[in-house]
Formats: sequence, C-alpha cells, structure tokens
Amino acid sequence: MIKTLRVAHLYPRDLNVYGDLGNVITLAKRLEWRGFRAEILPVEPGHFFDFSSVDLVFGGGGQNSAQAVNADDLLARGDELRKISADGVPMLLICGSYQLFGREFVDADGRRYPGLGIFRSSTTAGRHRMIGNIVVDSPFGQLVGFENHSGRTVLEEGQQALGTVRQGFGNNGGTGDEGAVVGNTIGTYLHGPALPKNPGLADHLLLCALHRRYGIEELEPLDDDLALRAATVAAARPQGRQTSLRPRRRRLHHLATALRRH
Ligand SMILES: NC(=O)CC[C@H](N)C(=O)O
Repeated sequence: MIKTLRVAHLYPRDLNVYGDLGNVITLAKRLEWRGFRAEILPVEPGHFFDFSSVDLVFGGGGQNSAQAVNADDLLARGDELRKISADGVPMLLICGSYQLFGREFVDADGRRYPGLGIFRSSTTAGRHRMIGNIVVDSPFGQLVGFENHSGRTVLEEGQQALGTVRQGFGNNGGTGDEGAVVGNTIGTYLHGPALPKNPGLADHLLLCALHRRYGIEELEPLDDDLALRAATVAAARPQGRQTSLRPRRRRLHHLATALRRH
C-alpha cells in the first residue's frame, strides 16, 4: 500500500493568488517522486470538513475581499485547527491566510476580522503596498520569493519569526523579521509560489507529516535539489571555469545565475 498524506487545502478558489496553488502541487510532486502519494482535500466555505485525520494544512494568499468572505468560516473551524496545530500537524499559511491565523486582521477601511490566534501577531492594512522580491535568512536556508501585501504584521514579544529579511519588506517593512512559526505551523509572506523555490522548506513540512503519520525519520534528497544546489554553488564560482553539469543541470545553472542577478 502506498504511504499517503492527506493535505487540507484551505479555500482553494479564493485564497490562491500569485500561483500559491503551486505550493500544493510541489508538496504532491515531492511526495510522488519519493514513492509516496498525496490526497489533496479542498476546504470550501460552508462545507463540513473533518481535520482529525489530516496530515498537513495549506492556506494561500488572497485579496482583502477574499479574506473577508472566508474569515467567519475559518473562525468557525478555529478549535479544530488550533488543536491539530498544537498536536504538531505541519501547516503552511501564505500571506492572507497567515494574517488570519494571527489574532486579528484590520483591513484598509478599519474593519476588524478576528483571527485564530495560533500566531501571536496582529495585522493592519496600510495604504502602501509592500511589493517585490524577498530574501529571508531562515533555519530552512535562505528563502527566496515574491511579496505583495498592504498588511503590516507585528509579532508579539516571544512570538518566533520564520526568519530575518535580507532583502525586501517582510512582516511590516520595519522590524526586519518575516513570517512566524509556532511548532510545525509556519506563516510567511513568500508568494511565488514559495515551495518550488525553497525545497528545504517543502521537505521540512513533508518530513514533519511523514514522521508524525509513519515514523519516517529522513527523506533522501531529490536529484533536482542537488543539481540546483550544485548549480547555485557553481554560479557562485569565479567565472570562466567550465562546469561539468549535464545539459539539464546546465539549465539549472543558468537559472541559478539569473536568480542571483535579481
Ligand atoms: N497577497 C495577499 O495574500 C494579500 C493579503 C492582504 N489582502 C494584504 O494585502 O495584506
């Protein structure tokens, strides 16, 4: 029987800006490439959903209007989500979802949306949007992505951030931190989507879920990760030295070089 992970995808129609669906696809493919299987379960507003047998939760980003439409529905699922978060079920929340997993989100018109309070954070929308590429130093390596948010998220004393902003705005453009982490629940502003560009973060979430469900202790690296890592290292070498990368890896080399230039 193929070992399977059940992935709850929060409001896939509404909270899915900037290709955030690509995160779910990445989780599924990185499982399949290793002989596992992913069962993606949409959580739709107004529909019953049982989180008790879920192995991983993903929520994408969305406009203020999309957040407003789903805020009450998410709040109604708060007890279940807080319980499984405390039980160690890995979760990745991007931007709009991240904001609603904090204590509250106040939109540009001053409307308050109570959050789940899993992150000890509060978000207030400002007039100025924070848009652009972002680089974050984190325990999962240097994370790269794209951000576009007006919400300024402030972490309370003692609330762990995902990382430190090396380039970009991060939580609020002022405190230098990005994202938030509580146990295996991770919030971040990284769109892009985040996980294809940051395989270390993707595999962290998968390993948490595989260990919790099947006791698996480690994941073998995937060929592309090694190639991408090799390509990135090669790109950092002084120019002029021929790399021995195969054509496919050479493409990755050029990709890594192009990425480093931005
Ligand atoms: N990209 C997003 O998810 C945006 C979240 C929220 N509407 C904001 O602008 O801050």
